[in-house]
Amino acid sequence: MNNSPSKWMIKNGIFAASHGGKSVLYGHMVIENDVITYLGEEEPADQEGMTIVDGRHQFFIPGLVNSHGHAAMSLLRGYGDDLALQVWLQEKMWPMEAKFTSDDVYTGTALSVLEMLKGGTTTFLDMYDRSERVAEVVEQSGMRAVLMRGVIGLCSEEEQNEKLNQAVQFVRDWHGKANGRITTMMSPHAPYTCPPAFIEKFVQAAHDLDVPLHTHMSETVAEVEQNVRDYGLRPVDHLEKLGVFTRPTLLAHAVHLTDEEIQKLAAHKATISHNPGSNLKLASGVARVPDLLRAGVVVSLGTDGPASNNNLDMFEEMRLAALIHKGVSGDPTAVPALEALRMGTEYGAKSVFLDNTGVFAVGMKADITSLNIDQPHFLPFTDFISHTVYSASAKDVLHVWVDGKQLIKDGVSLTLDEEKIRREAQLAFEGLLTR
Ligand SMILES: CSC[C@H]1O[C@@H](n2cnc3c(O)ncnc32)[C@H](O)[C@@H]1O
Ligand SMILES: [Zn+2]
Repeated sequence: MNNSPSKWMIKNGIFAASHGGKSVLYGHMVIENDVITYLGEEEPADQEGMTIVDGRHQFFIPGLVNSHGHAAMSLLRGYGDDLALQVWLQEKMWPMEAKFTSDDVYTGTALSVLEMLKGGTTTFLDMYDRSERVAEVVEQSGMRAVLMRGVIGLCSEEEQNEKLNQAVQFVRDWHGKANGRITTMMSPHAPYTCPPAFIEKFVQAAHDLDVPLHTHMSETVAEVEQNVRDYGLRPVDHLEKLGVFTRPTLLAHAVHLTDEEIQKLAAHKATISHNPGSNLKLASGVARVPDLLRAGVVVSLGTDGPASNNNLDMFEEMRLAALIHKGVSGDPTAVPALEALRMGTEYGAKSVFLDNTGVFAVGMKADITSLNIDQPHFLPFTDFISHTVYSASAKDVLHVWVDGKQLIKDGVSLTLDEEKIRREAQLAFEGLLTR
């Protein structure tokens, strides 16, 4: 990554930003080094050394935040479709993941980071094994990320402790690295893969390291029923009993919740990564997003891994979030377009406990995605928030900046070698088949 100081002015753009009661602003943005220093209608004077971007024909949104995923699983895209979660995990994913080398994790993650950046995502959360290789890709690409060594505890106590130590060491080694673009969490994979005493160790470690917790929870009916059978409690009460909510906690999925559980999550200020595409594909169900939002829970959007989605297009997740909750509730206002965009940006940042990205405002990190609106599906120029959620896709992304550095220019990556990544990903998959 080139870390030289920089100044940018985006002139004559249309920006997604609350302004005088409107949700868009026609104007100009100045970026100095890693932060936004001006956003307004009045055009500032050019300054020496400033790079000027002609913002006409573009709609600028805060960079998208993908709040839950497993990037390296891009190597398993299309391998094991049309299966329910437990069959998919146990019969398809876990046997293949057991063969992953550290280089496979690097290659699969690079493929996903490339896809995410080209699709306008500027921050992603990743739960995976060998997370130091994930961090390497993040450092090289310039992307922002919330990383963790995800741990499955279905093994001996000795192995559990070894994995826990790796997770702790990862936080110690990487929290705040890459110019602050990397933050970390502690992550037991799920209540059905981590015994209670093991989860308690994660809670203690998260306290000691002062980082949040992240886990899968209540993704399927079967797993909730199993939790009740094994521990006599539904997952929210179970995790509460283990002390999980004494830390800031992000829960992936949270599809099957009772009214009481929703109130409890709101009281604990737990946040939720809603993964509509993955939940639909694995037939897991539809999360109670309108009820969660009404209760004051921060709900963001995630793709989950590329093998259960099967892409990393956050525009698709925003659109799905806006559409499916209308469909199941019969209420066309269940998740309006602006709320879906906020779930993909502002709430995304909040849900992963970042307070410096997700909205356009002076002092915030310059994480910016521009859309080429000179295309048929953006006309007429009625409502750009609506067009972003209901009409746009990753293919419309023109430029992307993260931390004030341009990473995508005219749809092309400036930091990653796309051809090499594509070639190596195919070879890595073929290698997995022969091992
Ligand atoms: C311990 S690394 C992460 C682990 O999570 C698995 N995974 C991928 N998608 C899901 C999902 O939707 N629910 C639960 N677990 C999932 C992945 O295969 C990795 O082993
Ligand atoms: Zn997941």
